[in-house]
Amino acid sequence: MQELTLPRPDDWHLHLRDEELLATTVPATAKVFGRAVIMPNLVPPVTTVEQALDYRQRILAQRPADSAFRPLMALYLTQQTSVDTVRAAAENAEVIGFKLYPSGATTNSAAGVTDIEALDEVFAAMAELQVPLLVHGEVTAAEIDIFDREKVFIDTKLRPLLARHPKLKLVLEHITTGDAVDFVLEQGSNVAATITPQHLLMNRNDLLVGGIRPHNYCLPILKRREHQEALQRAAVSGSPKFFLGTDSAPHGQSKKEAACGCAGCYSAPAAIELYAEFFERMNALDKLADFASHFGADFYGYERAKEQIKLVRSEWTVPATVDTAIGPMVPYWANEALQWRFEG
Ligand SMILES: NC(=O)N[C@@H](CC(=O)O)C(=O)O
Ligand SMILES: [Zn+2]
Ligand SMILES: [Zn+2]
Repeated sequence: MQELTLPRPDDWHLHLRDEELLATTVPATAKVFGRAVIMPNLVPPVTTVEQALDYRQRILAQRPADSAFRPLMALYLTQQTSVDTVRAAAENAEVIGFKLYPSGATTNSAAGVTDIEALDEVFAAMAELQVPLLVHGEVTAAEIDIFDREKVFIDTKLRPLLARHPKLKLVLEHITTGDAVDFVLEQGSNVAATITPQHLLMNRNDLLVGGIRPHNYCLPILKRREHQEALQRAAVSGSPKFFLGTDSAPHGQSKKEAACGCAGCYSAPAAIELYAEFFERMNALDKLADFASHFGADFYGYERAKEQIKLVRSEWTVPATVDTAIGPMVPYWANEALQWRFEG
């Protein structure tokens, strides 16, 4: 196969950041993707519908003239989020749902949730109004090993949450373990997961063998090979519970290549090509359209894309850096080859 067409894909987990960086990040995603869920972990976080609509305008201001890219705004859940805010979110078509960050779990999560159980009224309203809850699924307790934090979160937080609110529409974001795959498969059709390119293409050896590779460092951290293989099987399985969410998360080069480097892989410059690379390696290119373009829209209740995009088989190398208004950034997969190239 030399050409691959698929319905215009959507990115169900994306960080664009704010201000001058939007001039780089918005066109990079809008070029390829039709819609994206915009993560609210700005400083300060996007906690209200009004803030989300302002942020949405700043994003749209950077959208290329010929693009119909639609940002779908997620609100940042805090300990103070009210049922009224859930109702306001339910009524606004540009707001897709709430993002739960356990406080301290990841980049800009300080304002996140410290006591999940105390928010039960809010989760009840989300379940009733079918407002999705998007979850960064890791515990933060110091005594829990970083490689176990997703599994412990599932067992001690998510299972009880869904037992209390069985109708809650929930997406476990950027899953990294076989435990997460099993959990999602055990639940009803109201529970799904996104999978990033780095968790499909890499395992923790790619982070740590032969030297520390800060550009492969993201949270939840890459896991052992067996977990990578479980994610790989899930992504190509044809199950509608698993769909594309890049978690593209730009940080300046100097913030990544540092004594205490930031977590996040900036994958947007090669996102669809990275997924195509993975599906081809799995001999499953025929499953890419469902994963990238159908299952997420179906889960969230949006129309499937009508337009097509085209990829051509033509090897290229991801650039070493991308220049931005806040300095150079090293994209994920920098200096490495990819077999498919986005053509339009
Ligand atoms: N994934 C990451 O490692 N980082 C994300 C936050 C997140 O999605 O957890 C970021 O905002 O940089
Ligand atoms: Zn996260
Ligand atoms: Zn993220």
